[in-house]
Amino acid sequence: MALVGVLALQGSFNEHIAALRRLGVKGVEIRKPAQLDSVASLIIPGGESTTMAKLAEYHNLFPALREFVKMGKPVWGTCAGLIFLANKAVGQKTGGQELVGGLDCTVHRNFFGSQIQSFEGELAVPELASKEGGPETFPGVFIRAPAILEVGPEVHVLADYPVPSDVLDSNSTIESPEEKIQSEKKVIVAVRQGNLLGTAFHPELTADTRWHSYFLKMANDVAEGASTSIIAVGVDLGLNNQPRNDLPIYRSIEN
Ligand SMILES: NC(=O)CC[C@H](N)C(=O)O
Repeated sequence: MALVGVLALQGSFNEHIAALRRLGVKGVEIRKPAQLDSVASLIIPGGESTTMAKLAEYHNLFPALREFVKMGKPVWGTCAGLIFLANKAVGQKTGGQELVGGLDCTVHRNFFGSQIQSFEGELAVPELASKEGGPETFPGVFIRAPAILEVGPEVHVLADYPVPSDVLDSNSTIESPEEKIQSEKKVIVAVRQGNLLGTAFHPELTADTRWHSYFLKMANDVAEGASTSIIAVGVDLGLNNQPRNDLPIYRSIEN
């Protein structure tokens, strides 16, 4: 059975591993380039992208991560992980940071503001609901969250979100491409481009495992081509599984 890697340098990698476990799938912690050879797909978690990039650089992970993406292996970036996957990031710290790239989009690193402007919002998720069942909305946990400002033609938008008014006000002096976004008053918060998935929020901090099962199915489709399966036989990826809350969950869908 093919394994799912979770980049474990910093941030919410344990929570992703716990979410995978609730679906009956083992997540493998990845800290070194050679470990990527043992996994068929990868989750890059949220955290702090500058710190994560420094650690990735220290461990010489960037070339191997880029190769992993280039080989067409499924990769899902959440929050800081989304920033890693983007071809371009704005609002970076002085000197910028290295990116893995591959996802044809521009992200704003802290679009929704500082840590205290973190929030929860219900997202309309038509594609997720049609593939995974369950409610038409998903509880988005946005922690000092990025947003996607522009996407290329190959990128499929899976969710957007209205820009909160305080964010609109505080961004009022910045030029394009934000200006364009302000007139639309919505930003993109979830995308898919081939085998790359990006979410600006943190699904691993909720009890709703549909983004994880969506990603596992993406990974499984690729693995099937290579005649190896990620999903354990008999494991149902639907919402019927009772979540095992073996790590604290920020917010459960039941309450
Ligand atoms: N929760 C998160 O991953 C926040 C990401 C943060 N905006 C960064 O630049 O890294």
